[in-house]
Amino acid sequence: MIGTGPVGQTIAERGRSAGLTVAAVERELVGGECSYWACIPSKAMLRPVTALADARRVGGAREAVTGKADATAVLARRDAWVSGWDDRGQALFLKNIGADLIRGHARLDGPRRVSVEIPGGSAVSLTARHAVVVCTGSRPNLPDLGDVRPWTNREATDSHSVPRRLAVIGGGGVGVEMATAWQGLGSSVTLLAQAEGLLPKLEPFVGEVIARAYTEGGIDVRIGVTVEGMRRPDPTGPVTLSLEGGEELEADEVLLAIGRRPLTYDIGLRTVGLEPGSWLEVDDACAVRAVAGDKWLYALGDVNGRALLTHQGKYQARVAGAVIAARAAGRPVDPAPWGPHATTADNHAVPQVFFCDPQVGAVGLTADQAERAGHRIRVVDVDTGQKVAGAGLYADGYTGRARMVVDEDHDRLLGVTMVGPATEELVHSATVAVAAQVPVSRLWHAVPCFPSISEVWLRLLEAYRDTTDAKQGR
Ligand SMILES: Cc1cc2nc3c(=O)[nH]c(=O)nc-3n(C[C@H](O)[C@H](O)[C@H](O)COP(=O)(O)OP(=O)(O)OC[C@H]3O[C@@H](n4cnc5c(N)ncnc54)[C@H](O)[C@@H]3O)c2cc1C
Ligand SMILES: NC(=O)c1ccc[n+]([C@@H]2O[C@H](COP(=O)([O-])OP(=O)(O)OC[C@H]3O[C@@H](n4cnc5c(N)ncnc54)[C@H](O)[C@@H]3O)[C@@H](O)[C@H]2O)c1
Repeated sequence: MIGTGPVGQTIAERGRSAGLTVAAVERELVGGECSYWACIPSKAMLRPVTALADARRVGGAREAVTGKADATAVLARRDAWVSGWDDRGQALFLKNIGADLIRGHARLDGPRRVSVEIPGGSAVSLTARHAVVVCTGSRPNLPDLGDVRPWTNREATDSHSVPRRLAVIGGGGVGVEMATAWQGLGSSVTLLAQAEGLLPKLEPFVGEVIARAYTEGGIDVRIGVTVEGMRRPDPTGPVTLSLEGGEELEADEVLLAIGRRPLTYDIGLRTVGLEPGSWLEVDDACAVRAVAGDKWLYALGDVNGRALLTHQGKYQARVAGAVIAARAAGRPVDPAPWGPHATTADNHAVPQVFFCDPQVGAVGLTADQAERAGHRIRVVDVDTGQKVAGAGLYADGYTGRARMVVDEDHDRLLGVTMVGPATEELVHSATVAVAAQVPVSRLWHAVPCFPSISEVWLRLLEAYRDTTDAKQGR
């Protein structure tokens, strides 16, 4: 297998547990982008910032919070979470499960073959009896900007100094999370997003709530602004952004967070008839569709473009591991949806949490996506701060909202979205409801504890019942 990020490590473990021999090739750090420049360091930076913000929202605690986050201490905590960018611990994990770690750059070299360029000039050739699994992840979408040297997710998560002024371009997950983190650490942040707003893949109210909260909290949020150019004439000086309409914006650093590209441009795809640089499209067993005949090439995690999320890639690895083990043992593969050999949740129940302030959690389809997919739906919304006692107890003046999208023909949920402080731990309840296709009538029997924020579920069900009664004239 190629790439030992969280997804590669999971498939290595699954392969070993099935008794297969596993060679794991890594060209950089075992643990991948997620461990060193994405999920882990970003959350290590965000948690102290949101903890402080939470305390400030509670009378009695607020009075005890007299200072700002200690950026040096926060970044030291972040450094500890990434083990100082030292991967020996994760390499030991591979050793302990009995996988062979080969350090070098891997490329496909025809069907079932992989050649590894070892630093120092030697090479290793590998031939897979059962499967080659590509888990090479993604890289930032980064146009050539010459001397501007913008931050990518790497600098945004490994920097040891806090820029006085940070411009963030892109209102997706990286942009909104890093805006919260760096503003909390003392930067003056300007967040520039296109007309579609913040977190545009989610329900529209999410971006509106976040934009309002950010603006009130001092982040300069500019929606519908196009950056036409950037320059940094003095390599040690600030960067100037030219905005559409002629305005200029000066910042000490600029973070470019405008999406990702698959890391497939130099992995030998041509040797198996595939296009370098393309996303590796897979079926629900995670086998690469374009490879004809025997299923021997699999692609998991970011590189297949299905859902650029660690947990979803690891899910794919658990399923593909079962598929590869079955095929290796000559057992049948069961392609039935929701069975052991199909990544059905990729299509219906992908959960995600953005750990910004306020947090966002969502699973399944938005109302718009559900309608476009042809479902007959009903949408119910709840103002969490107004309707849920537990929310008010959690934070004075709690601001948040929740939505559930109900499939009217099948009495089940297609999607749930929540925004507001502390929603990150609520998302899994929604994921269980959506993935298990729990009938709405049965959800009434899943009683949320009083007075927790979970009672938002009760309010959603009541709102659904009330609109049902109104429809039926009761
Ligand atoms: C700032 C940021 C924050 C994020 N936060 C979250 C979050 O909170 N939760 C979440 O679920 N997702 C989050 N994500 C997304 C998450 O990081 C990715 O979905 C995840 O890293 C994908 O895992 P992967 O194993 O597919 O790839 P990666 O983690 O990118 O690992 C791929 C590995 O393959 C190696 N590799 C590549 N090419 C080769 C080659 N030719 N030979 C050998 N090795 C190779 C790389 O060196 C790397 O180690 C975040 C992303 C960013 C950018
Ligand atoms: N907590 C989490 O789970 C988490 C956090 C961060 C990132 N991620 C994942 O990492 C991936 C990458 O995140 P991302 O934020 O880089 O990508 P993204 O695709 O989520 O967002 C990119 C944003 O940039 C905007 N954009 C594109 N071109 C632009 C341009 N020229 N100028 C201004 N804006 C432009 C897009 O409209 C979009 O809103 C995402 O798919 C996300 O799932 C997950």
